[in-house]
Amino acid sequence: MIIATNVTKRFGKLTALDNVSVNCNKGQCISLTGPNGSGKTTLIKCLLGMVVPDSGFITFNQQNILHHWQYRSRIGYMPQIGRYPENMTIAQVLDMMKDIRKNNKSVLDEELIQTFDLQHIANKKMRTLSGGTRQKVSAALAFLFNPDVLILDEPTAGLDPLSTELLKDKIRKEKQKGKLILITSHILSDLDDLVTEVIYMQDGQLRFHKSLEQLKQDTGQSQLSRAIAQVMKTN
Ligand SMILES: Nc1ncnc2c1ncn2[C@@H]1O[C@H](COP(=O)(O)OP(=O)(O)OP(=O)(O)O)[C@@H](O)[C@H]1O
Repeated sequence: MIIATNVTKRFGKLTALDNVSVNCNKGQCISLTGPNGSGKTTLIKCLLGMVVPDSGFITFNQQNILHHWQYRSRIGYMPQIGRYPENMTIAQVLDMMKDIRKNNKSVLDEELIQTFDLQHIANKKMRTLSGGTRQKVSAALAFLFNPDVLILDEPTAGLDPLSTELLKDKIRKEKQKGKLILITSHILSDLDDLVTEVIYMQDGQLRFHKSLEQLKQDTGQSQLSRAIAQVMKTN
């Protein structure tokens, strides 16, 4: 579905992505993990077309994404920090996004708006929201247009335990529909019962892409967080 081939991205002298190749397919829920500064967000931004690689290429359903922006409407993106017009209310932000995407024929998925009860605070201005509520708006927007692919950057950061479980239930449901889900998170305990695959990055390089089961076998650990901690210790 999304294939990156030999992607390299430099920022000045720093090589943020060093010849990275990954293959992500329908129905997978992938944890993109690695130490701070290892290139995870840069890779996500390349997949979204927000950062253009210096070399290598990325395809979405066999089509090179360069200069073909249509594929973006098939991806729901939840950024690490959602930035919105601060004087707008939640309702206005949701309406604005629906208006921008009105040519998108997909049926709206407003489940998370209801699950997080955003209707009751729809008249609150974005600048007045708590960090967790802002996360809920970002999550609701990522799922709103019923995309085939969800890219979620630290989705549970700032969410209370109940909201975390509700978001995980929603992710699980969409995965079961055959969607591709890519999650970067340092809160790996949140992902244990969710992910099927793990991509591990270090120093801009892809160190491995394997199934969660394989990773557990290789490390002798039964939890994702412990398995990754072990990988980080030995690298
Ligand atoms: N626009 C930019 N200009 C210069 N350097 C950048 C830019 N974006 C990222 N970098 C650098 O590229 C490297 C990889 O950054 P990236 O944000 O992809 O890491 P990450 O794995 O997502 O980190 P974290 O876990 O802390 O979120 C870092 O050294 C970062 O400082």
